[in-house]
Amino acid sequence: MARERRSVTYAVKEMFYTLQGEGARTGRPSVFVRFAGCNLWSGREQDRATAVCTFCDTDFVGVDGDGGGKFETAEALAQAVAAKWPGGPSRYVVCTGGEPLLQLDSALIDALHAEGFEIAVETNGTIAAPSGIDWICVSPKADAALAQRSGHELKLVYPQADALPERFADLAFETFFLQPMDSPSREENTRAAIEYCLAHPPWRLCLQTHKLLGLR
Ligand SMILES: C[S@@+](CC[C@H](N)C(=O)[O-])C[C@H]1O[C@@H](n2cnc3c(N)ncnc32)[C@H](O)[C@@H]1O
Ligand SMILES: Nc1nc2[nH]cc(C(=O)O)c2c(=O)[nH]1
Ligand code: SF4
Ligand SMILES: [Mg+2]
Repeated sequence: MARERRSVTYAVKEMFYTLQGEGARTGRPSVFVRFAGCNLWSGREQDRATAVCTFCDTDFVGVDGDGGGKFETAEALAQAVAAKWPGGPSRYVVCTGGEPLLQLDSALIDALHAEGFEIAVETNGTIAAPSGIDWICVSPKADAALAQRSGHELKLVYPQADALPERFADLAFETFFLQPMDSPSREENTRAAIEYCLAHPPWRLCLQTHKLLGLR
């Protein structure tokens, strides 16, 4: 008897085409896939204060966003990503969330590559990345152990009381960014990040340019 294939359902909050707003690849045309769910916060406001990650700027609950839904196969999700691309080369997909590494598996990596996409991930670093991802951005959270300790860019939201940049400076990343925490104190946080970078190269400032420009 043929072995039954495990059915994987990918839960996607939303999917959209825009410019990467953050990090070393700022400005790059990208399809964003925002996976539903995170291991560091339920996404419910009433749980925020007691969550491991308390400053999240994103709604990742459910699959009801623009372009969101449940996808029964990796191929179906990869086709939906491809349908967002305007045509032409340099196909690029950014998997984010929520926490994308709860769902991004080798079947989906293969299916996205088969559609011609270079694959980036925005992760909190608590889950080791599967092989085959082309661009890894880790954004560590103060109270969460770091499993993914290498990659292309490390992007620390700043300031976090128990996550001083020094704690991460020796990890194996190509570029180290401080991203000012978006909150009512964003301006103050930005000034503090500038001061830190000026005093501690190689740390660099990373702004959330999509917010400044009114992009998604
Ligand atoms: C919403 S998270 C999703 C990916 C993953 N869960 C993570 O935390 O990296 C995307 C990026 O936004 C950053 N971020 C979340 N809330 C933020 C805030 N209030 N200010 C600045 N950056 C924030 C995260 O640190 C991460 O780099
Ligand atoms: N334009 C744009 N750039 C981004 N870079 C990282 C994002 C994220 O939420 O992971 C994001 C996002 O939501 N929009
Ligand atoms: S780990 Fe990422 S998605 Fe999860 S709550 Fe924190 S910033 Fe939001
Ligand atoms: Mg965002």
